[in-house]
Amino acid sequence: FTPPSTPTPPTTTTTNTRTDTLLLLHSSQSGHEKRTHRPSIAPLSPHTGATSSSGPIGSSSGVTTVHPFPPNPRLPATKYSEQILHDEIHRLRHTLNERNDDVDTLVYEVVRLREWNQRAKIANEARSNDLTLLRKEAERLKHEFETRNRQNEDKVRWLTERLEEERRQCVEELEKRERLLREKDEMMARLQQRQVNEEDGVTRTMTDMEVRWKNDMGSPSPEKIGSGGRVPHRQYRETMSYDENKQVARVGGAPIMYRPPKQSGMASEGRAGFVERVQKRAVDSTTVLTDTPTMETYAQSSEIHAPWETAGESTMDSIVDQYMVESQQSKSTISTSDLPMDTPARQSLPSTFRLTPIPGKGLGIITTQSIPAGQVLGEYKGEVIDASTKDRRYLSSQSHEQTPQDWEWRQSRLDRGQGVTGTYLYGVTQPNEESVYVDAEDEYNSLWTRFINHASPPGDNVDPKSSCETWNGEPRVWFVSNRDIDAGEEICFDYGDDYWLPDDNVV
Ligand SMILES: C[S@@+](CC[C@H](N)C(=O)[O-])C[C@H]1O[C@@H](n2cnc3c(N)ncnc32)[C@H](O)[C@@H]1O
Repeated sequence: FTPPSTPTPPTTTTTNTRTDTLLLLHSSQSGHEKRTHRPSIAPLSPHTGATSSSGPIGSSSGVTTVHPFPPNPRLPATKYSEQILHDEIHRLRHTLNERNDDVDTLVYEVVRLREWNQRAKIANEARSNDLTLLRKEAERLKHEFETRNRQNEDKVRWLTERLEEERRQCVEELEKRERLLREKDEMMARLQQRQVNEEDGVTRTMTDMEVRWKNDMGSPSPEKIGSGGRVPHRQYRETMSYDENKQVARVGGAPIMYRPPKQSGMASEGRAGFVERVQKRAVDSTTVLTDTPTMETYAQSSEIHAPWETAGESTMDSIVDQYMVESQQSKSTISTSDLPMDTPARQSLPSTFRLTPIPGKGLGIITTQSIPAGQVLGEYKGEVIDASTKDRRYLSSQSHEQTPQDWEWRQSRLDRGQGVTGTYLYGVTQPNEESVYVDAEDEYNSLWTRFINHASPPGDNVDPKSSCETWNGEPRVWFVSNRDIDAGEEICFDYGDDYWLPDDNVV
């Protein structure tokens, strides 16, 4: 008889793995408890056959009953065999119990594994669902990201364009401001030119010409100024018709009568020459003086507005344009001296004076400040010409003597819209008894004093004074207040009787 070998516990690698797994499961559900419920197989008693309440007789765990050999001599052989059988049965029962235990354990573990598997499956499914959701979410986020990215790119492009536009506008604005600042500087320079002449006590312009004079000659003072001057001499007016009987020529309704020359030394052509001149006067004369200016707006236009003060609306150009339109609408004859050009003569006007239309006189000068007596207001300046030049230029009877230069001179006047009337001449007798004339008709070669009108005493408020001192051989003529002048008064001096013709409408 070969005793059965001790049952091998399920300790294969797989089993071990399972055991490891089971150990984990034991932690959550005790295998020991299960075992306690497992029905055990009780061993039979060797003698009575009753189940033994004690532990197993023989076991694979090494508690094998050792039978003495030779058997107990005191027992008969049958008894001995019976005893052995009992022991064997007992041992087998024990072994069976153990195997049952193992089977139970295995069953239990299988159940555990199934449960675990089930759970793992559920978890897997859940994870798979999660994964699907995550994938969808990732897809959504990716899509959203791409959309936003596109939107952002559009936004960045838009902002870049806006930025570029803003930058361009800023540059333009800066250039505009710089231009305005330049214009402002120019304007300031002009205004500075109109600063108060402290030395004379009267605000007036120091033009380049005056500065030149001042530097060369020193400032004029009433003491230095003599009284040998003569008022401007009217030489002739452009005429359109001549009334032989009345010996009156007419220009736009204004009569001009020939006056024989007086002892003043004024250039004269004589009656015959006058008649001849009037009859032959070319009708193509473009320069006609009218004493009734129609430009109501000129008062404003004579002021120079800085563009930054008037939002660019009242610049000299727009004023000129406006006035030209108004003049054309009124269909009136425009005197060239009424044109609101920004000429040096008009620019030289001091800020304390206004150049404005005076009824019946054309343009005139109004003071905005009171001026005490004895003050030098300004200088009468212009082209200084000798008597023969004056005659050639302004007397048509002398036209046969006119040189090409005289015609160029005349054309230049007309091209620049300047008059050729000869009504702005101021004669000065020099120490050698010869007369020279200051011709202030050309606004590009004169000062604001050319606009001073005539008033007979006591209506006049300034006297012309001329000095024998000369600068480069040229005379100096100044206006000095002969009484206190109120603000708002027109500045006038007495032209003298020689100036006017009998039918002149002297206001
Ligand atoms: C030296 S300019 C004076 C400025 C001129 N009013 C102008 O607008 O240019 C002289 C001319 O002005 C006008 N004038 C000056 N005083 C006047 C007066 N009291 N009455 C009428 N006309 C006058 C005459 O046409 C005269 O020939």
